[in-house]
Amino acid sequence: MKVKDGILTSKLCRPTSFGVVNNTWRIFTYKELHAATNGFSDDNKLGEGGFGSVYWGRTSDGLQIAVKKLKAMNSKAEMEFAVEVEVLGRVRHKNLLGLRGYCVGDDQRLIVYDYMPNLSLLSHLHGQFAVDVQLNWQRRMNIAIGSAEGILYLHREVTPHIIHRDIKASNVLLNSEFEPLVADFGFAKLIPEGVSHMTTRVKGTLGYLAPEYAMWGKVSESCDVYSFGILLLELVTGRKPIEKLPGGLKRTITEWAEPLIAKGKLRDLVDPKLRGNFDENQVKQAINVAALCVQSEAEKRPNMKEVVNLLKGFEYEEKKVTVTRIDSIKYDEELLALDQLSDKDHDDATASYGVFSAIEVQKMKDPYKRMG
Ligand SMILES: Nc1ncnc2c1ncn2[C@@H]1O[C@H](COP(=O)(O)OP(=O)(O)OP(=O)(O)O)[C@@H](O)[C@H]1O
Repeated sequence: MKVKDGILTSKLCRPTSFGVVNNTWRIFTYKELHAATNGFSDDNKLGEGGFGSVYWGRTSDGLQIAVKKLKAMNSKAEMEFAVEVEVLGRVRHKNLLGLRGYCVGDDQRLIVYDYMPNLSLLSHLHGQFAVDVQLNWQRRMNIAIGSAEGILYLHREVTPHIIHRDIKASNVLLNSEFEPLVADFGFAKLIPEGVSHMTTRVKGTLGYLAPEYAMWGKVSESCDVYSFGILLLELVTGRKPIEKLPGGLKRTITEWAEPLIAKGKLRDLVDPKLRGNFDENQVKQAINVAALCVQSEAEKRPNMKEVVNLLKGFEYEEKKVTVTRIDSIKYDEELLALDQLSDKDHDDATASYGVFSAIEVQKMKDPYKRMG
């Protein structure tokens, strides 16, 4: 795609069979967006990212929009704009934030999206809405499953496949029903058919980067799986991917979680803001999935299809509620007993522990050793 004489030229941006979201995107004029956002006033500012600011606005026909205004045009910003519009033109999924329109002026590039009234997941976990605790356990798991489905669509259902490369809490937006929509495709990478991985310059956000990508720029679908694993840990624990400790030290969420997971202290892992209101079996499953996703060795991580299936196992668990309740009493007793054990004994005890199936234990023991 090229930006030529102020006109964006791309076959893919026409309404093709891929379907530009709802087929209702259009080109906006700068004047229109200026008016809709009250002159890009600071009062309308929703947030700021690496490439520019996002403003709330209302069009003359009453539609609430979010306008991303790229700051100073340079080749990087131009590339981000081109990639984002190109990718948005290909995707259509209930859990992906599609394109409402764009504007290309002489020295302005703006992208228009639907406004998401509950803003980003980041604002609910660590930002201005964190104290309200609107994200109960059910919503958190719904956000995890929806986001995973959006990523799975990118990996499997679009041709060529798309790797998002910047899965993180600020890029998961929430609509009025708290349904998640994965956003921000500026770093996305299109993967030609038959190619399993590529080597590129590293883009993304610290704390969410898969080791092979951060160190060697090796990008594959598995990098999104890793970032999703971090996001899942964040959803369960309410902690940031990297936290600052006194004395300037930093600790990653995996460093913090690993010993608790290894000792089976699942209750200690869950966000205290939930005040104990969560389903233990779902927590166990979510932590299990997260631990699989954040394994250092990319080949050992599940793909997004497996992640979605594992997370959806929740619904199945719910149907067995009477059985699992009995199990969870046993589970508490086991946890207490496990607390008393040495690390070596703990491993043996976990292997014979009744709540987890042998396969689960097998899956779970391996990632614990390699996490972080
Ligand atoms: N469609 C939208 N509806 C509501 N709020 C939005 C929308 N799009 C973006 N925002 C808000 O604007 C903020 C900035 O978004 P942006 O994508 O520019 O940056 P970021 O994801 O925070 O950072 P980065 O540049 O590192 O990706 C988001 O965190 C979100 O709170």
